[in-house]
Parts: sequence; C-alpha cells; structure tokens
Amino acid sequence: MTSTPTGTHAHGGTTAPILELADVSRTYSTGSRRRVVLKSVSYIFEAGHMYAIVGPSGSGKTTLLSLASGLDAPTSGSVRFKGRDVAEVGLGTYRNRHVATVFQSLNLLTYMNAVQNVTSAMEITGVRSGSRKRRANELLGLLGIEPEDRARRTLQLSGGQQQRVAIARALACEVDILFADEPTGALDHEAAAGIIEVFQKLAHDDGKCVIVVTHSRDVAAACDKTLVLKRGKLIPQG
Ligand SMILES: Nc1ncnc2c1ncn2[C@@H]1O[C@H](COP(=O)(O)OP(=O)(O)OP(=O)(O)O)[C@@H](O)[C@H]1O
Repeated sequence: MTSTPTGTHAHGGTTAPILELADVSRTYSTGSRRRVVLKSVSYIFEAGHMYAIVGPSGSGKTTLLSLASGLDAPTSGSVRFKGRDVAEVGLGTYRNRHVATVFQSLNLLTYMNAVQNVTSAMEITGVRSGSRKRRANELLGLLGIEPEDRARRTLQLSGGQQQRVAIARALACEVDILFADEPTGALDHEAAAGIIEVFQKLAHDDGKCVIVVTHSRDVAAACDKTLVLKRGKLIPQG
C-alpha cells in the first residue's frame, strides 16, 4: 500500500511515522564467540499499517521484536518512538504505556482465568477500572472465547484458546503499537483468519501500527508491507 503526501492511505486512515529503527545493531557474546545478529538496521514504521517480518529460522526476527518492543536494548543505534529514543522515554514506560506484545510463549498468568488475564494487563497500562471487565469480555467474545471458557483458569484452555486470550490481553491495552510473534501458530485456518481480520481492523480502522513476526504466507499476504530479515539486514519487499 502506498501513502499519499497528505498522510492518508487507501483505507482512509491517517499514517504517521511512529517507530524508527535507526542504525540498530545487536551482537550476542557467548564466551569468546561474538555473533552479530542485526547489522545497522534502519526502518521507519507508520501508524495505520500492518507489517510482516519474515525470514529464515535464526535470522533474528525475535531479536528485532525484542529491541523494537523495549524488552532489550541495541548494542548500537537507537529505537525511536514518535521521534524520541526509547532509552530516554524509559524502557519500562515504553513497554507498559505505548506497546503491547503477544509473545510466542504467551506468558499468560495460568492461575488466573481469561477475564482476569485481560483486566490485569489493563491495570498496568492504566485503563480506567470501571470499564475493564466489560471491555475484557467484549474482546474475548470478539476472539471467539465463549463465556463459560472465560471463567476457567487459562491452564485449562486449549493452546489455540490460550493464544486468543493472549491476543485479547494485548488488544485491551489500547496502545499505539502491537507486536506479535507467530500469533497464529497454534490456530487452525479459520481461527487464524479471524485473528488477521482483527489485526487489520486495528491498523486500518483504529490507526494502530501492527508488527507481526510470522512464518505463515497467509499472514504475510494479509499485511500491508513485508520485511525480510536476512543476514542481519531488514529488506522491504516489493
Ligand atoms: N540471548 C541470546 N544469547 C545468545 N544468542 C542468542 C540469544 N538470543 C538469540 N540468540 C541467537 O541469535 C540468533 C537469532 O535468534 P532469534 O531468536 O532472534 O531468531 P528468529 O529469526 O526469531 O528464529 P526462529 O524463527 O527460529 O524463532 C540465533 O542464532 C540465536 O541463537
């Protein structure tokens, strides 16, 4: 999809640079061995767009997501949110207030039920207490979690249901950027299509920036832009 000079795109929403990777490198050192996973990666992500990051296993996709979401800091270069270095914003503030992440490992609180998982995340991001439970139920419903399953501890839910609860939790945070690492990995075709539709609405109707790491061709095809990570470089396709 192409942006017009006025900052609108084909879906009618506005676009604006929201996240910038500026000359970002990440090196891991284990013993005497140094491995450069990202080499001076620069890219500007815009609000209102959905991006796919693809690449071979071990190419550094999760590393890139960790840096962009403030979980990890680059060895050199900077990650900028709305023009400010996230180190200056504070990694904790950036993670809690401005971005939400669906991890491959989901990180659900398994002793809590689905609704509690969603509302506890809202508490951290400062969503008004009066509306939390209603919004949690709304999102879980949207993602196909039935009322009786919402009250069960997430440990008792299937892998696909847990993945959808993790997505509901991320959506509940009302942040500017949503990161997701293989968000459809545990889902069948129909459920995956539903998730993709939710992500597209989030980008195109609500003006969020959605960045998805995926091995799925279907997910990549549904995104506005695909970026390939290969030999430490991030290469836009098309
Ligand atoms: N904490 C770490 N310490 C040392 N090396 C690491 C660390 N995290 C990742 N690596 C290495 O960095 C490289 C990139 O890993 P990363 O998990 O980012 O790749 P990926 O593209 O997400 O892989 P996959 O598609 O298999 O999930 C790999 O060689 C990995 O072994």
